[in-house]
This record gives sequence, C-alpha cells and structure tokens, in this order.
Amino acid sequence: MGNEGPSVLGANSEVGTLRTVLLHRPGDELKRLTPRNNDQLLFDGLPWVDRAQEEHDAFAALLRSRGVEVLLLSEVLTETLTVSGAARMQGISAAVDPRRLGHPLAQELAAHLRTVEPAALATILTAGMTFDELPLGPGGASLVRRMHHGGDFVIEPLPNLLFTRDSSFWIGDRVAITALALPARVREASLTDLIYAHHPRFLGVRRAYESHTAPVEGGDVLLLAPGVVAVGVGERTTPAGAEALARSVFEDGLAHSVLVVPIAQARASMHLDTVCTMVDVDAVVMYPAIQDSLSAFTIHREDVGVSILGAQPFLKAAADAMGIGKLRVIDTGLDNVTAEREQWDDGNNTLALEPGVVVAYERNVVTNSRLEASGIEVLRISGSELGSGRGGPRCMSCPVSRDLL
Ligand SMILES: NC(=O)NCCC[C@H](N)C(=O)O
Repeated sequence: MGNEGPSVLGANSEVGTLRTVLLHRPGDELKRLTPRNNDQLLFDGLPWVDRAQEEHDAFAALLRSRGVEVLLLSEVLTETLTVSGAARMQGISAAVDPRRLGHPLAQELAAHLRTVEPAALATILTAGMTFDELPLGPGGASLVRRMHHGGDFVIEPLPNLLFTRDSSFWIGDRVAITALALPARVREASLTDLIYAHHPRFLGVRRAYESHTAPVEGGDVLLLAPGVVAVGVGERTTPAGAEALARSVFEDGLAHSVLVVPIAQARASMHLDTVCTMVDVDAVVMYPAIQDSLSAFTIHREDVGVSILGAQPFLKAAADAMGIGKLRVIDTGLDNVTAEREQWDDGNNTLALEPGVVVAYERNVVTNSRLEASGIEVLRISGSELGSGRGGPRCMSCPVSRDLL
C-alpha cells in the first residue's frame, strides 16, 4: 500500500481490486479434530496441521505479493482483546455456556478467563479447552466436571474459522456479522462481532443485516455487481434468512436487486460459492451440472416495499439485474466425472484479486486450464490439507476492502 494509508473499507463486487482481506491462519483448533468428532466439526478428514499452515502461509504470501494487505484473525482478535475490556467480556460470555457447564463451573471458568492474557485468551476462544486443560482447582463443587471425560470440550474448538468468508461479509461500506446455521460454527460470529465492534481499525463501521433473524452465511452471498446481490439458499442460508437479508440491504440502500438462488441441500454444495464464483465483471466459473438448472427468484426494491419475480434461469435473472446482455459462464469440466471431482475439490471456489485474475487450488487441473483458455489469469495455491475442511480460496478469505466498481 506504500504511503497511501489504510484502504477504504468495504466492497461492492466480487472482482474489484482486492486491497485488504481477513484470513485465519489455521492453528491449534485443527489439532482438536479426531476421527470421532470430525463429522460434527464439518471436516472430511484430519488435516496434517503443519502442512496446512504452510499451505496457508503460501496463500497469504501470494496475496501480499500482489499488493493485498492480509489481516490475520488471531492477530486482530488479540489486538481487540488487548484494547477492549468489553470485547473480552463478549468473547468469554459467548464461549462459556452455563447450560452445558452448569452455573458453578461456568462462573469459575469465566472468572478465570477474565485474568488470562489477550494472546492466550484468543487461543482459548479459537482452539477451545478440554476438561483436562481446566486450570482450576479440584472439581469438588461441579457435578458436570466430575461426570465429563477429561478429553471432552469445556469450550468447543472452532476449526472452521479457517473459512472467514462465512462468519462476516462486507457489502458497500458496511459489515454483516452472519448468523451461522450449524452448531459447530455458531460461535464464530461472536468473534467477528467483537472484532468489528471494538478493534480500532473498525471503529465507526456500520452494520448490515443486524436483525440476525434467520441463518445467512457469507459463502452464500455473492456481490454480482454494484446493487445486485445473489444469495444461495440450501444447507445453510434459509429462505427466511435470504428474505430478511434482502429487506435489510434494501432498507440500508445497499442493493436494489437480490437474487435468491436455491441450491441442493447437500454437503458438496453447502454454499452458493461452492458451485459458482465470479472471475470477471461479467463472468462466472460454474459447476456444469447445474448450469442449466440453476434458477433464481429476483426480489426488487420498489418505491414502496418489494416485488418478487418467480423463478427464472439464474443466468438470465443475473444478467437482467446486472444490466448486461449476458453473464459469461466458464464451464469447468469436459466430462461429468471430472467436473464432479473438481467441484468437490473447490474448483469453482475462486477468489478474484481483480477482474480476470483469480486464486485457485492447483489440483483442479482441468478447471484451471479452462479458465486460462477463457483469458482468466489463474494463480495456483496448493490445498491438499486446507481442502479437508471443504473450502477453497473464496471460502478462506473475507474481503475487507475492494476498489469500488
Ligand atoms: N464458503 C464456503 O463454502 N465455506 C466452506 C465451509 C466449510 C466448512 N467445513 C463448513 O462445512 O461449513
């Protein structure tokens, strides 16, 4: 960024030049994964943590080499906990659940956590804590403590923090703290909430989608063009979430059209960005199996209230709302099996650094060569370990600042 100072916060597209991004370098929370808990914690396997960190470091280094400022969630969290007592309280109260721990243990643990240094507290809030790790005296007064096994979690770890896309997203000059659908991820939003509320860098930033009335996850939200938002509805974001988000962004003047896009309620397509991401101002990379069937309900902001257009082909609805003749689709695979394999491995989950330049996993060889054949520059990263959580470069990044289109 040279002497230009901090970038202007916010984004109104998927492809405006990326200036600042929030990533989470995977840490001790990944070491909590075992064959007994990985399904519940939404990982398909047990990543080799050191290698996952190396892969992530290379991802961050690539972004920096392209002039992007990389904010790391653990560092930003520690800074926030250092400057703000309110943030500490917020983080502790979200992590210590009296319904599960009982009041005696919950009170004792919360009192202890209030004495912990910011960096160590940030580690506990992200990596969790087991009963064996409780730094309290013998568990005399707590039945809960006596009855749990030492390896059980007092505070659940958050291995999916890696996917910073889902727990917050920027729209216009506002940030939305999302409402995550699954128990394994709900607490992530308490961390993004306290960071954006109390970190000095974000003071004064206003919120979008404050009502949190229903689940909305950032991986389902695509900023197709200034004023035009697509929201996937499937395993995570619900119809009520999409509707509430639409009304909220209309009221705040952040969009005039919201496309609500049904996607299969399946692990392979848990978010809209697992099947479709933007690679240029008028182009998407999309899983071919859904290209012809993907549809959208379009909600328009009207002078009074909203209008809802019935389901149309997604590509037509998107082009109409964006005011372009056609949304180009870069088809990702020549045959069904290759396409299915590369979709599973996040071939469609690209992160645009500017129009026509994307970061992608190297393993998706066919998809990447199709992108290049269409004139897209593909910056490859390895994701053999990172990918075991089922997320690619877009899932692993929350753009905090993009040049406005
Ligand atoms: N936007 C995304 O598709 N994020 C990937 C999230 C993966 C994570 N293991 C999850 O199941 O939520």
